[in-house]
Amino acid sequence: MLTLVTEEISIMEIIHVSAECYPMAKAGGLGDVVGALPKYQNELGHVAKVVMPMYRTKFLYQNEWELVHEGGQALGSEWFKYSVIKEKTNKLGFDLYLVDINGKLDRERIYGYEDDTERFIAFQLAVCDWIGRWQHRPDVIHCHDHHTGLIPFMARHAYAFRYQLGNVPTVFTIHNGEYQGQFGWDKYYYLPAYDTWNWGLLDWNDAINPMASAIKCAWKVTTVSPSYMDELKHSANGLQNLFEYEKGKCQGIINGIDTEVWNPQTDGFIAKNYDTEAVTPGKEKNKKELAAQFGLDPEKPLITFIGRLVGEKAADLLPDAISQSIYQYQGKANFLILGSGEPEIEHQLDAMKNRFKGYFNAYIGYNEGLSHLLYAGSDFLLMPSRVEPCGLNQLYALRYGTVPVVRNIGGLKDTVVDFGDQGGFGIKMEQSSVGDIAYSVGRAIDLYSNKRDLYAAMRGRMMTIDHGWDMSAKQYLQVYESLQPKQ
Ligand SMILES: Nc1ncnc2c1ncn2[C@@H]1O[C@H](COP(=O)(O)OP(=O)(O)O[C@H]2O[C@H](CO)[C@@H](O)[C@H](O)[C@H]2O)[C@@H](O)[C@H]1O
Repeated sequence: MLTLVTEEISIMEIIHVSAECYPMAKAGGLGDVVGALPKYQNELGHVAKVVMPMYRTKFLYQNEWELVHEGGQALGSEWFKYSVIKEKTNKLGFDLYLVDINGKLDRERIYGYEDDTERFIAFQLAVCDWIGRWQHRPDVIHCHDHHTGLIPFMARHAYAFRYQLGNVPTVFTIHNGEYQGQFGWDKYYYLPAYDTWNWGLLDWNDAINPMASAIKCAWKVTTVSPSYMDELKHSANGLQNLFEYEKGKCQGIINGIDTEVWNPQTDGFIAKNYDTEAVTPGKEKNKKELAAQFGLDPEKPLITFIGRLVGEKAADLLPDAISQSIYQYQGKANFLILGSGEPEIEHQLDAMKNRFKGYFNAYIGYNEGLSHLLYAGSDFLLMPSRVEPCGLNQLYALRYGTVPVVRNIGGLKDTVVDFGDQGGFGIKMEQSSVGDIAYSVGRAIDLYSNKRDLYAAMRGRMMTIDHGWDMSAKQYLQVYESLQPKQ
């Protein structure tokens, strides 16, 4: 055990296990969180590290690595070799370890392959084997989302790991309960041997469900906002009863944002840097840049959407809601979308580009730099999500002086106050519906065109709200501390 007891704090060693970590690999908010939280935990005096798969991304080739371990594991009847490499310079503010497994993890993309189940089981086997061979034990293994959801079970119950890892506390954080990684029992042989009477710890509805297993087996379960934690007891893609049953070990901790990466004063991706004093000219310049790139009118309010084009984000409602808003408000606002996802939604948005030339445009794809420019150059950011565990976009929007237009749900409920309420700074809608979105667009246009003073005051206020990681990083540390053996 590496725990060193100083006068004030007992230093903990935390190993985060995740499929994503910015800037090595990011598909969404999970990458942002795992790329930031460990840095802040280190700043608080602890030793936080990240281990993730070695995809073939730009970051891999642009940095220097050293080999720290080589090993092997059985995945069913297949024996695979793995190696673990570590980034040499600690440039991210934490040690980043990558697990390489030839034929499984050596791919360009993170997800979306037919053999994702096998890929991530192999990754989890390698991680357990590697950590189990350390000279000491970490104080916590912190797993993120279903790709790492079998680790709490494996650590405690697999013959191969339980003697080394059975007493190491595991924390499981749910960034998105919709995706659970379930697969059929016909693939049971990929898992390491365990006492078969424990099969129920893997099962949910006659399938092996990594997310359900993690909720059952992790020592503590967290999700990324208190409201989402409550909602999961009623709506969790089939796991509601499990959340109700396990509520005693569940806790909601709101995400923070990396204020070094997301800072309009220093952001290298945007056309002009600005602070609260220079917000109006700063945002105008960034909006002009966007308007020029996308053929829009910089005089009109710019309403944008950034994110995965999936039902959970209510992206399927965007084509109708935007068309209706353009007609209903006689083209008084411009719309811009950055996202990728379901082909049908991508296709519809693409088709709208010509129909609403000068009023609407879309960039279908993933573009990190452009997302920063959108946060900086937009006046409003739309998030009509059906489900939103925390949401980071609205927090970035606030920091860049962009008014969030959000559904009153999950983390959006916890972080945005409607401008109609005392001290408010956003626009909230109750339902994910075309009507609610169009109505909220109307409120946004009215605020922008007729309530300029209020709009300016809101902007100043929201940019100074502290959504940094300090508070939340401390809450996670309290969780870990509560799991340590009593001295
Ligand atoms: N096409 C694109 N181009 C560039 N950047 C893009 C992009 N599409 C998305 N992004 C970026 O990806 C991130 C999305 O983060 P969110 O937290 O809003 O959603 P996500 O659903 O991925 O995360 C899940 O996990 C996070 C983290 O816990 C929770 O906040 C959230 O509610 C939950 O659904 C932001 O940084 C955004 O800018």
